[in-house]
Amino acid sequence: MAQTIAAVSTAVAPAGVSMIRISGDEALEVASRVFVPAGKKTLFDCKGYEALFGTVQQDGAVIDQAVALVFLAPHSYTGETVVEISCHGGIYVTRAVLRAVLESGARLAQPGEFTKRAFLNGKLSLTQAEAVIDLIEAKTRDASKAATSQLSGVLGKKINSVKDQLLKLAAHLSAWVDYPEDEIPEVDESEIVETAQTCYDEICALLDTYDAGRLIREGIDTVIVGKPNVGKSTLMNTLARYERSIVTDIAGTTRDVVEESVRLGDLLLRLSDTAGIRETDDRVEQIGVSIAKQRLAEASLVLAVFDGSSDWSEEDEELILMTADRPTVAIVNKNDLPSKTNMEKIQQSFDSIVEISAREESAAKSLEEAIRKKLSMEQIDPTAPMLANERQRSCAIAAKESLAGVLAAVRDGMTFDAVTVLVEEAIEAILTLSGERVTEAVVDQVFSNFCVGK
Ligand SMILES: Nc1nc2c(c(=O)[nH]1)N(C=O)[C@@H](CNc1ccc(C(=O)N[C@@H](CCC(=O)O)C(=O)O)cc1)CN2
Ligand SMILES: Nc1nc2c(ncn2[C@@H]2O[C@H](COP(=O)(O)OP(=O)(O)OP(=O)(O)O)[C@@H](O)[C@H]2O)c(=O)[nH]1
Ligand SMILES: [Mg+2]
Repeated sequence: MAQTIAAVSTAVAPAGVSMIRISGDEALEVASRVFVPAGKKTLFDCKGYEALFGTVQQDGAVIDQAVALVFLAPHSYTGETVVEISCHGGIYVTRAVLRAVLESGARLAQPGEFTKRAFLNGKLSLTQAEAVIDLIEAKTRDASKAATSQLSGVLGKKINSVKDQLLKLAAHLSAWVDYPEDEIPEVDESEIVETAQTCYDEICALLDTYDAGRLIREGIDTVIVGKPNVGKSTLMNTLARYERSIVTDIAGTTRDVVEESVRLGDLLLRLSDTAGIRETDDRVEQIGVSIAKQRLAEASLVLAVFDGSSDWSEEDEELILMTADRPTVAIVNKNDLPSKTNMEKIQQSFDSIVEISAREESAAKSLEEAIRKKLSMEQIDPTAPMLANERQRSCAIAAKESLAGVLAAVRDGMTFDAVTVLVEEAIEAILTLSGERVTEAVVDQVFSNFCVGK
């Protein structure tokens, strides 16, 4: 019998209402020890999804007015009997209600334990549970769309279709290998190759979604680079909507990397403002410049800033060389001043150019469009099946490798015995991906990423 657990399931912060969730076989008993209904009806009299008004009391003293909502097993989020007590949203009141519940026989839930029980009770698949984490953490519309789609099971369906094809093939293979004298139609090579190739292609397509998914979920790792004084920090501040970086007219103002997550429309950028790149004798600045170069080499997106109002320089020339093989949007800044820079040179060197004044808010809009185009964001469909994390990705890679092995084995004329082993290996990887065959350690790992109360 699973112990009855409880936790605050809303954010603990001053708010209108907070909710304490109690789940387990004894949820009604535990809740009834602290919740006193205003009318005659008790929690035990409630049908599922029925709520009662009353007070939360401890040792005869009223802590708060509250609403208790009853879910009867198996019809709840966790699949167990659940009582949700909604109280006033003060931090003190919420904690006091939780304490009363814990003193009445429930144990404090571990992070993710409600969702873990939902998984163990078959309410959610592992990939759906992982989608719940992503949904909670989603900061943009696309990130939340992507998580909602995975929660509705689009990834699970895709995985199942691959699994079913492989199971069918494996069954046919092993029947034929085990009972060669029976009337089982011979497995022909083209059937193996066809199935393995289709599954291989589908897994590859899924793996290709991983980077797009990361851009949506985690935001785009973006570095602002350029020679000193072009307005990098000014751009950072405009995008962050506050004075994040120090701005002066002295070249060499920024030395350390200044980081901030900013939302540009529906894009999430993890921005790094860096030291202006130039030759310098200042040791501190030298370090800043070398970190800027390193960030430039690693970032998913480079914003290369030029000062449109100053003469073309050696450093601008170098920036073109440094960004040549990087995904770059060129920014010609200070377009409120007369243009002096070498626009032709910039146009020859970059396929994505925006002219802005970093001091003006309108800069954000033009930049958003350019970035969307540069990273082909329009082509990302957040509702398509997508791999959502490293765990899923490494399972998909294992499946892909086994399938490549199947194809190679057939090509090299190996026995069907050997091929069968490889097909089964691929199935194993797929079952691990879907969560149908995972170790307890993996399950614990997945759910430990959750917050308390989920
Ligand atoms: N008050 C409240 N709101 C919430 C949640 C919650 O736990 N409590 N959820 C927490 O994330 C989400 C909703 N998740 C839920 C998932 C399943 C069931 C449920 O009762 N399932 C039944 C009935 C299904 C049906 O009728 O189709 C079942 O699975 O048998 C309830 C909430 C968002 N809103
Ligand atoms: N007229 C005008 N001035 C700007 C614009 N953007 C920045 N500036 C000015 O240019 C100077 C340098 O701006 P910063 O943002 O500090 O430049 P930076 O590229 O971060 O410089 P370093 O940190 O030294 O590398 C400041 O005086 C800004 O006010 C702009 O769009 N128009
Ligand atoms: Mg700066």
